[in-house]
Amino acid sequence: MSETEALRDRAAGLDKADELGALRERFVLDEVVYLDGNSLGALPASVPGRVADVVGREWGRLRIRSWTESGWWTAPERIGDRIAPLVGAAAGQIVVGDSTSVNVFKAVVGAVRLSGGPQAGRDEILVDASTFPTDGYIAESAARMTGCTLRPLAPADMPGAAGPRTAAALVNHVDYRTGRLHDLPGITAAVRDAGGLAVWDLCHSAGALPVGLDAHGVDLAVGCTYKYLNGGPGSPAYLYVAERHQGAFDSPLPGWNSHAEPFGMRAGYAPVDGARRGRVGTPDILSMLALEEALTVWDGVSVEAVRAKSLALTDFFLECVAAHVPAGLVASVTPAVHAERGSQVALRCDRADEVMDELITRGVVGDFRAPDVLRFGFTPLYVGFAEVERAARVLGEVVRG
Ligand SMILES: Cc1ncc(COP(=O)(O)O)c(C=O)c1O
Ligand SMILES: Nc1c(O)cccc1C(=O)C[C@H](N)C(=O)O
Repeated sequence: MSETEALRDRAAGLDKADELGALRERFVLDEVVYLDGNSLGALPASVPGRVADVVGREWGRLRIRSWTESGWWTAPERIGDRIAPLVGAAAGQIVVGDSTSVNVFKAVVGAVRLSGGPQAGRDEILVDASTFPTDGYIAESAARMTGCTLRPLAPADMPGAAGPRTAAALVNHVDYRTGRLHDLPGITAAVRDAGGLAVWDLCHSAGALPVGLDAHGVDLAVGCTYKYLNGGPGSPAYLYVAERHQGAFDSPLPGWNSHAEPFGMRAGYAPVDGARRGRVGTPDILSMLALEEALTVWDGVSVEAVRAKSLALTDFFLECVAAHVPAGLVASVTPAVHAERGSQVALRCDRADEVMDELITRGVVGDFRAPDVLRFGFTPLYVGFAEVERAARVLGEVVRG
């Protein structure tokens, strides 16, 4: 049996034994190998019907009554509670709405205020030096607005750097480019021991691996819902404020939706208690309810099983790449160690942009990240092992030219 046949055989066996394999039916997919769910998750099959109902009946016929009768007004916290178990949070701490960027702003400014800020000698915000750009841009602006300075650092250096001047640390749980999983428990504990607050961006981990927000004492967190949570293009993000901070959380965007009595229409602001304090203005109902429906694909699914399959998929991909791609043509920048790997594999490659274009033409969809990275995301809810083998085989054909 050739090496390729042996890998195909292994893939077939792994697919057969896959306890999550049947979940693929819950999505709209085709023969394309879709390895870009870490940028835009696939469409859950029940979403179009739900969106049609929201538009046709709730908006079309019930109109304004839907704010109460269809549960529109309470959707941000209701859907937050639906996301909570996926990131290890008890109910009442997550609110859905706005973009990740806006929630990074709320979380970082909120964290500096909770720390006491420059008046208490806490005038530094640590930021992950390889952060997704929007987090860095927003943190820089938040630092200027709060009288802090921004200190970019490798996440691994944060525990040693956190000290009496640390107001907050903003860290990506999984690096968007390399797929490296950072040490959330260790960094959170070190920042908190130093008296600062740990703010995590979960965009590339929520829905792919256990996060354990409550168990690890995270202070604040944000994340998007259009990747592994499959909420759809531009679906609203979320904000986690640990219960112990909610009473003192002072949002820098105190819109009327976070007022204790929003329909009192008062001139003075009085914040509501709980997760709702993270709300700003009118929620984006169509996207939000599409997300709520998308989250039903998680019914009966454990995040631990998802993590186990994710590691098996990425391990198998690396093995297939080693077999199918001639040595030296690609190099993985994703950690080999499981404890340091998210749910993607990033391969450095010459002319990576052209290689990715050709892969897409041949039915294998990943993405290119400048300057030289081929990125492949593995969503355990719908990616199978035979697809992984095919992706690596096609990659080998493309890079051989
Ligand atoms: C780590 C991370 N943070 C933030 C964002 C984006 O933020 P927004 O949802 O505001 O576009 C992304 C992806 O787009 C991301 O990967
Ligand atoms: N949010 C995106 C968008 O609006 C357009 C294209 C891509 C995205 C992404 O999510 C990119 C993604 N966060 C990344 O890790 O590169």
